[in-house]
Amino acid sequence: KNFDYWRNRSVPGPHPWPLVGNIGPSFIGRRSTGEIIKEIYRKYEGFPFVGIFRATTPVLLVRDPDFVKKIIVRDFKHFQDNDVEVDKDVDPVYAGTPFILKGGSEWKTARSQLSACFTPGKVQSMFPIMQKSSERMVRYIGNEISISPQMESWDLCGRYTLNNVATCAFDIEGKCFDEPHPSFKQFADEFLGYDHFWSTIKNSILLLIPSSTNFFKIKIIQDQIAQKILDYITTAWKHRKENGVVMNDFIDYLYTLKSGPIPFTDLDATSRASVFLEDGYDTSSRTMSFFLFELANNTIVQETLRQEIMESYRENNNSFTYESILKMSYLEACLNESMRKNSINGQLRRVCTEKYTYTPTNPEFAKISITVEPGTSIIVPVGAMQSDPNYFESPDEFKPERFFDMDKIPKYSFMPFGEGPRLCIGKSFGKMQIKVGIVHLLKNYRVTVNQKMQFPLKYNPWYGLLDVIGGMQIDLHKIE
Ligand code: HEM
Repeated sequence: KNFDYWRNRSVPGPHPWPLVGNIGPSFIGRRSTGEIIKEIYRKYEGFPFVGIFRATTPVLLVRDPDFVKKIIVRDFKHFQDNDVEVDKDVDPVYAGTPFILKGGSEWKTARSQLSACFTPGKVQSMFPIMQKSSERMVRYIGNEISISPQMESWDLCGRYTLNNVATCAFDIEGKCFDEPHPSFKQFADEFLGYDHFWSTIKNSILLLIPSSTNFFKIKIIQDQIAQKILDYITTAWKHRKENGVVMNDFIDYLYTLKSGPIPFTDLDATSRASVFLEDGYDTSSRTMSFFLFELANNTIVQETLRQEIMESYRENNNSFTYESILKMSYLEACLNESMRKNSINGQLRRVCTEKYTYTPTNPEFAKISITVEPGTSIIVPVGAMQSDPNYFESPDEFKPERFFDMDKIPKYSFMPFGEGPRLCIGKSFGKMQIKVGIVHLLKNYRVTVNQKMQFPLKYNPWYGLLDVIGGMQIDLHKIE
C-alpha cells in the first residue's frame, strides 16, 4: 500500500522492491547508497524530482537546483530538520549536536555557540597547531618511507587531522605520529565505531531507516566515550584554573559558557566538544585523503600546485602563513575540484516540517508540481549533481580550472559543505587544516599512486561516508 505513495501523487520514480524499496543492493552490501542514488538521478534526467523508497519510507529525490535552493535556503522553515532521529534519553550527547538537533531554539543556541569557535579569527588562532602537526607529519613520512614508500592515504590524513583535533578541542598532545596505533586515534575510531560490526550496522540503520533508531534504542556515543570527552575537558579546566593559564581557545570558551547567563551543563560541554570528532574528524580526513590521492593520480596538476606552493613559500621569507595559504588560488581550485569529484557525504538529508508546494520554472525540467507533506524525507543528491555532465563537462576528469571562476559554477550544483542555515559549521577550519597539511606535504614529497591500486575504485556499501575498499595506497618520494 505504502508503495503507492508516489504513484498516488503522480510523482515519477523507479519501481520499488518489497521491503527494501529502491535501495536493495545497499542492504545486501552490493553497492553504496551513493551509487544507487546517482544511477536513479541520471535515469530521470529532465525531471525536477523523483519519488523513491528508502526501504519502505517514501523519499523525495530533488534534481532541480532551483528546488534545492528553496529547500535548503529560501524556504528553509519548511524543511529545517535533518533526516536523522536520535533518542535524547538513550543517546543524550549525540542528540545535543547541531546536526541531530531539530531546527528549533536548542539547535540555534548550539549552532551559534559552536559557530563562534570557527570565525576567521579563531581559525587563524588554530593555524600554529596545524603547522605543528604538519611538521610532525613530514618527519613521520620521512621515517616511514626509509623502510617503504607505500602509505595509505586515509591513515596518514586521519593521523594528521586527529592530531589537530586533540589540541584544538581537548588541549592534549594527540601523539598520532608517535606510535603505530596511537591511543588517541584508537579512542576516535572507537568513537566512530570503526571495526565494530554492530556499530556499522547501527550507523547503517541510522542512515537507511532513521525512524527505527528510537524503536531499536540505538546509541552511537557510548557512555565511556562521553565520559572520556568530559574528562579531557575538565582536566584542562582544572589545570588552567590551578595554574592561571588563559589560552582563549575552545576549552576556555566552553568554560565561559559554563559561567554565562544561559544554563550550560557538563552534558552540553561534552556534546559541543564531540562535534570535533563526530562531524570534524572523519569528514576532514576523508576529504584530505581523496585530495592527496587525486594529486597522486594527476602529476601535472601536482607539479603546478607545487610551483604555486614554492613561490608563495619564498615570497613569505621561507615560511607559510595563514594569509599566504588563503591566497593560493590554484590550491583552492584543486581542493574544490577534489571535493566535487569525490563527494564524501553524497547527499544532504532533510525532512519537510511545513507543507510546501513547488512548480518548476526552469524550462529544462518537466513542468510537474508537487505538494510535499510534513514528515516527508528529502534527499538532495549532491554527489550526483556534482558529477552531472550538464553542470560539469567530463565530470570524471580532474580539472581544477573549472574552479578558476566561481561565478561559472552553476548555483546549487556544488555543495560539499551544504548551504543555507544548516551550512557546515567547520567549513573554514576543515578547509584550512587540509590546505596546511597538503602544502607541507607537497613541499617535501612527491606523491604517486601505488602500483597495487586497482581502478575503478570500489566503494564500501556499509559506510555512510565515501570509503574506498582496501584504502587508497600511495607512494611518497622525498624531494631533495
Ligand atoms: C572538509 C571537511 C568537512 C566537510 C566536507 C563537511 C561537510 C559537511 C556537510 C555536507 C554538512 C551538512 C550540511 C547541510 O546539511 O546542509 C555538514 C554539517 C556540519 N558540519 Fe561539517 N564538514 C567538514 C568539516 C567539519 C568540521 C571540521 C566541523 C567541526 C569541528 C564540522 C561541523 C559540522 C556541524 C556541527 C554540522 C551540522 C550543522 C547543522 O546542521 O546545523 N564539519 N558538514
